[in-house]
Amino acid sequence: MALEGKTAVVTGAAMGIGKAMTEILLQNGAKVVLLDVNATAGESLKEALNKEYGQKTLFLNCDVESEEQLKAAFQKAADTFGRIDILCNNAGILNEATWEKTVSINLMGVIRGSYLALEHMNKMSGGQGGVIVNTASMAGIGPFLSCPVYTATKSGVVGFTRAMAAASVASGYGIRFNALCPGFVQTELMSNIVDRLGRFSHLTDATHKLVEKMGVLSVSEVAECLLELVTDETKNGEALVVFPKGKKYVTFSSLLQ
Ligand SMILES: NC(=O)c1ccc[n+]([C@@H]2O[C@H](COP(=O)([O-])OP(=O)(O)OC[C@H]3O[C@@H](n4cnc5c(N)ncnc54)[C@H](O)[C@@H]3O)[C@@H](O)[C@H]2O)c1
Ligand SMILES: CCCCC[C@H](O)CC\C=C/C=C/C=C/[C@@H](O)[C@@H](O)CCCC(=O)O
Repeated sequence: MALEGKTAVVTGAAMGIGKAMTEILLQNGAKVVLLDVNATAGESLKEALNKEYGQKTLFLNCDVESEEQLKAAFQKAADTFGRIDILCNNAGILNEATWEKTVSINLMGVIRGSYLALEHMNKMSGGQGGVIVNTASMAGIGPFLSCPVYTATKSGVVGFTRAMAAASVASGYGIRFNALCPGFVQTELMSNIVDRLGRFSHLTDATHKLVEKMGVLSVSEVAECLLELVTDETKNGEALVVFPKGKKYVTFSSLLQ
């Protein structure tokens, strides 16, 4: 998929991985609507990006926990730029103490965002198709010992993405669904981890050892993988793992063999 003339919506776009995703989409010709709960960071990023790329971005203060706010944001995106072609469901938190909120943002936010975006993108109801990339995590593929709820949300995101990819093909939606599964990435989410492990704070040292063993990615390495999942029309229902040693499409075994 060529990005020139396309419109993307990125959740959790004000900082970290979402910010890098926004930048790479703009660099490749897309217009980008940034959604985030951090209005200060979002507005100032929008100002900076519009100076660099022209009036190609819009920031909307939007919480992915709110159906109403998300619905209004997609409508505003479509009204402003005429179409929605790409959705990056990226907003996420890691907090084992406030675990219900972790489920609400990381898993329910992805489902909510996908279903609302379908109203604009689905070829069966007047949309032009496109691609939805959900930010999962390496924890969505293998267990992250100190973060069982985070692991559960990311496994859920991988499962939801793969099932939606199959549903989309069978239903003629014209939308590809892929999951991006990074290892550890240098962002705000990684800081103060000790305060965020809740009942597993005794596993802080083990967490740090795992980080040391696996290494840490930059946000731009992750954004390059997003670009691949967006532009490569052959990718649907994929989970792309990226870690400092390289990237790999996950092979899932079939129960029917
Ligand atoms: N940092 C890592 O090591 C890592 C690794 C793999 C996957 N991830 C995933 O990548 C995604 C982005 O994480 P990050 O590391 O860039 O984190 P980050 O904390 O740097 O950025 C997250 C952004 O999401 C926004 N956000 C949080 N809650 C929101 C909500 N309810 N609605 C809208 N926006 C909200 C924040 O304001 C922030 O701008 C998350 O889904 C995370 O789970 C992160
Ligand atoms: C502390 C920051 C938290 C960031 C959360 C991110 O989503 C990153 C999660 C990254 C990795 C999770 C890894 C889980 C790996 C397991 O499957 C583990 O068994 C891998 C062991 C690797 C090894 O021992 O060689």
